[in-house]
Amino acid sequence: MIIGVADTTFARANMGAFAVDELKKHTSARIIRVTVPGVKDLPVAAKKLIEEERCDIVMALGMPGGKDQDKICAHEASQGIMMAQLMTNKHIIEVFVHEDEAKNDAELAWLLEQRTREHAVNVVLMLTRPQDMTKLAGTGQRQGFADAGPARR
Ligand SMILES: Cc1nc2c(=O)[nH]c(=O)nc-2n(C[C@H](O)[C@H](O)[C@H](O)CO)c1C
Repeated sequence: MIIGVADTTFARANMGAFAVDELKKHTSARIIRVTVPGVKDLPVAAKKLIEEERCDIVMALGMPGGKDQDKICAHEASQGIMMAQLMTNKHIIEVFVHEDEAKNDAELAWLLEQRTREHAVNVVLMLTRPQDMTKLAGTGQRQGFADAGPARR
């Protein structure tokens, strides 16, 4: 099994390093990492990891900024990532932390790391223990901030 990790230089924390560190805690799968400038470069980076490096699943890590043009970029990048998934029939787990989700730099740094690490665990479950992922169905999981939990009657 091979896991791809694609991250960006635009992000304000080393998301790729967090992902690789967390993946290694949970799996002995081979990990291939690439870094691109920004989120719009992630779709082809992920597609190349799948098609040229034979990755079974890819984490696409990015941080859209807070400006309007950044949000447009993020939407375009998401569409590209979805297209790459459909073209390759492989999951590309999009891990985006919007800069304006956090109230200050300290919270942003924490969120960039926490969301990346929690999605790395999801990736390992999806790849190696999908039945354990199913056990979490409908439990209101969130990555980074607190889980929402199941809705109550
Ligand atoms: C406006 C803009 N905003 C972001 C962003 O919020 N987050 C990000 O990761 N990258 C951004 N970029 C850069 C593009 O994603 C891309 O790297 C360049 O257009 C080069 O292809 C751009 C150009």
